[in-house]
Amino acid sequence: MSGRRPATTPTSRVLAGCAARAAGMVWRSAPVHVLGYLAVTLVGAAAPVAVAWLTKGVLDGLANRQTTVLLGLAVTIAVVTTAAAAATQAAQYLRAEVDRRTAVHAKDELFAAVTRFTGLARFESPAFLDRMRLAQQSAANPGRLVDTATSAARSAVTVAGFVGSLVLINPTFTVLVLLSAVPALLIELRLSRQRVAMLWRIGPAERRELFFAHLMSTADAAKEIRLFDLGAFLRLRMLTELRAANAARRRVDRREFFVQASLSGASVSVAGAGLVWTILAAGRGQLSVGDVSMFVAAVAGVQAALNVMVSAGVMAYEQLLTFHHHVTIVTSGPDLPAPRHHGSLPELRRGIELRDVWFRYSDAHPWVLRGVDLFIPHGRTVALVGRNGGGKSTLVKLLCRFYDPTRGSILWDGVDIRDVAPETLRARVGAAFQDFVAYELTASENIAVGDLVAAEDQARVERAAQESGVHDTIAALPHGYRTLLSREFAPDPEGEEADGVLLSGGQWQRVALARAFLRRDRDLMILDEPSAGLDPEAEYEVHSQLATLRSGRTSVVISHRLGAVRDADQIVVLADGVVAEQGTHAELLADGGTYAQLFTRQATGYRDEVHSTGVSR
Ligand SMILES: Nc1ncnc2c1ncn2[C@@H]1O[C@H](COP(=O)(O)OP(=O)(O)OP(=O)(O)O)[C@@H](O)[C@H]1O
Repeated sequence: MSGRRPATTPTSRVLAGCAARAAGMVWRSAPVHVLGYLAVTLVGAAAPVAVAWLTKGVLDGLANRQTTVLLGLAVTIAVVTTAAAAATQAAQYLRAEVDRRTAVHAKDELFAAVTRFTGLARFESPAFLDRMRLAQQSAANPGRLVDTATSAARSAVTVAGFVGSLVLINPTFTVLVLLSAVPALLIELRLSRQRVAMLWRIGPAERRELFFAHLMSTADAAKEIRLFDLGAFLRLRMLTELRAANAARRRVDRREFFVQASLSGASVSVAGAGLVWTILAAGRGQLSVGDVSMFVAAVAGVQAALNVMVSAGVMAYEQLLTFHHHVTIVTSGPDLPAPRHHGSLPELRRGIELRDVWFRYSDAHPWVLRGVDLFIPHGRTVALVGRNGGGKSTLVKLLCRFYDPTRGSILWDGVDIRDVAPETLRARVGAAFQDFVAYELTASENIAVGDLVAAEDQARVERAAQESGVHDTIAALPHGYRTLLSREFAPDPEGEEADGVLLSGGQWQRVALARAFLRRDRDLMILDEPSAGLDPEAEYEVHSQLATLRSGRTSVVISHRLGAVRDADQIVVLADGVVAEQGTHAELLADGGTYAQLFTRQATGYRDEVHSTGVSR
């Protein structure tokens, strides 16, 4: 799956594959309901034909004064009509149930595929995100396809039933009515392709509209929107996107309106011509009253059923075109090249080596790393420092294999990390990221996500919370560890839990650190700005805890607070995509390079402050 936006329509072979996949999914999800639905649909399809024949019998019976058969025919009409009505209700329920069960299956399949993507690049591709949105919208399509196919089959039964009657009355006219459906089908299929292409084109505008709507309706951006008075600006941006999408929809709708009005006109003309012929034939005594009634019912029935068949064909085509996005995602290959052999990764003994690592996020992006050579020795702490945008976070993302180096390699005790499955590598890594996630889950779960297996033991969760200094905060929450850390979702109103709670930035940071403490036994610990949001006292405490956590373990720490990493075994300055300086704190200070400059500037800032406020005296 490339990052570009391919606009080509899938071939009929590909669509046939999608149809087979959809059928398989429906059958696996709700076999009994599908069979029931088909049965009641058949009853519904046969009913109009049966009623038309019975009505002809009644009219002919009346005309020929055969009153004895009339009662039986009337009762049969009542029974058939009642059965048809019951079948309609049952079909509605069964269809909804097929949709629901299949949608669960489709969503499961889609998100299983998405969570199998081991890298990050796809999630940064607008084309993938557009495809993902359409794939999610198509979750109910396999179920709907059954509905569409059965409504086509049901109409086919109706057509077959009426065609038999029509042929007896006027064979030429029958052929004319049937042929008139062919151009209609071709024209509608073309319109349908245009509609799906339009939906793909407006995908970016629709996602932007959703983005602006989301910004204005959630707590995350509420502060800035109010303080900067951004409401009107964002509303305008949202409406601009909505209007652009609407304009594209309108163009297609108008085209459809004109085409469909012309098709309806053509079909009315055909029916009108038939009616004139019937009336003339009846006047000449060639047709009975019952024949006229049958002819009128049959023409209307065939035309209506053909219309339904054409619409069903078009709808199925459209549903398959959208479902194709689902199939593309679930059948796409791995986003990172699969390892050549699925070996286990040995426990780290010597260290991790970055050998001439070059990296850029895509061919269109500038180089972030330009030949980094670095050795992270086992059991040591390496601190990455440098100016904003220097590539520190990028480097640790490569260590976790969220991306592969564009050139060069990363070796874990000599094993290229591309040669092992990403999950094997990641099982050996613990991390607290700068942009950690605040899950709308309970406090306990928010720590447990660091290691769901270890967290089955609640004592371990609480120990991790103690080590990161957030235990007392959590214990004081209305429901302790079971408190929901969210104001967006209400806990079960019937349950015992009260409102969710919001934590402060620093408290959240400690929760994120607790996740890392839960993974304490991993070979490599990555800490990206672990103390950025902490108050000085907390920072001191957390750093002492981290020092304990790291002791004897291999760790990579990123921090702009140089005082916090001065004890690291190695300090590495990244600048312009390369290792510009490397050494201990004392060595780098003595060198008088970038590190010395940055450190002295920070230290001077603090010292000046202390002197000017007279704290030191
Ligand atoms: N997902 C991405 N796609 C494209 N470019 C990116 C992506 N992430 C980062 N970059 C770019 O890569 C460069 C390095 O970013 P990175 O986050 O690694 O720097 P950093 O040294 O960690 O910065 P900071 O100190 O500000 O956290 C930046 O120019 C940034 O714009």
